[in-house]
Amino acid sequence: MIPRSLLFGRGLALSHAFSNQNASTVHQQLSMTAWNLRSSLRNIRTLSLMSLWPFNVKPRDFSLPNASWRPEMSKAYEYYNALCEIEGDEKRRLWRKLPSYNRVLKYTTGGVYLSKIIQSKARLFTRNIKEPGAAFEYVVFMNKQEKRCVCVFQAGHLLEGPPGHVHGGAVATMIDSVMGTLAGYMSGPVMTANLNINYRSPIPLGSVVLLHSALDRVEGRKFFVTCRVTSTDESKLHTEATALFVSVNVGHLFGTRF
Ligand SMILES: CCCCCCCC/C=C\CCCCCCCC(=O)SCCNC(=O)CCNC(=O)[C@H](O)C(C)(C)COP(=O)(O)OP(=O)(O)OC[C@H]1O[C@@H](n2cnc3c(N)ncnc32)[C@H](O)[C@@H]1OP(=O)(O)O
Repeated sequence: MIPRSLLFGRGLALSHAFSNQNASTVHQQLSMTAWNLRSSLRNIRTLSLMSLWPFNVKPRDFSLPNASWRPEMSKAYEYYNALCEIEGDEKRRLWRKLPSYNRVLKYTTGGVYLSKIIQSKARLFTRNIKEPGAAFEYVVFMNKQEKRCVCVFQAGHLLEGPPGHVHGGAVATMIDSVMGTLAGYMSGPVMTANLNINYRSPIPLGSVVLLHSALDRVEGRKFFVTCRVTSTDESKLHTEATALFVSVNVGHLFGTRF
């Protein structure tokens, strides 16, 4: 059993910040929460170096092949995965398959544990449906040197908008997520400030498409990103988007600044 005081430094436990309180108490608690989060992360980082620390467990990667994947999805996965496995120096490898967790928190050190104590029922929008293949099946391959990534996306039956086709909001969700992943990978935590989408041709429900995202330019904290959604053979353009992501510190996410 890890002593509570060790995890939370001093003062309030993180989970207290999410109970119902009046406004001034909430503000006070959020400030304490940010301080405590920083302090907890420091403690967890120190503790994770100890061999007996039980919270180093790797979270589940939701972007590994499963039985719901259509042959087209598997083929595109295998194509990009092969690029990741090109022999040679790890640092010179252009492509990398990113793991995909059901909470962004899980990318941080001790994230599996943090995920249990911070809004434990919260789940990443795109990873919150249990039945494989029913909604968002996707995997992201990152090319850091070329500042771009490709996502292979299979749109399940729960994503219907117009009959037989994918809902525009589901397409926007994937575009935002993939562009956000790219900007976040290049810079650390970001939030979407602006997102523009042109829907050129509808995406059939159940089909597999590619999202090609690229970092266009960086101006201070501002990351300008583009995205194109195409058929897997790239002959058909489904959607085009541009977005602005602004880098933020962890305090921004908790309503206060460090
Ligand atoms: C080994 C693996 C590693 C993997 C790593 C990757 C992990 C990925 C994992 C999982 C993927 C999941 C990815 C999900 C992604 C989804 C992202 C979302 O959906 S975020 C939710 C929706 N967005 C909001 O709710 C924001 C709400 N807005 C705000 O919070 C603020 O307005 C914010 C942060 C955007 C900016 O606020 P300020 O106070 O920090 O900064 P100010 O000064 O206002 O703006 C900074 C600059 O940006 C411009 N700016 C701000 N908003 C703009 C706008 N809408 N249009 C144009 N310019 C704007 C400003 O003019 C300013 O520019 P000047 O520095 O003066 O040049």
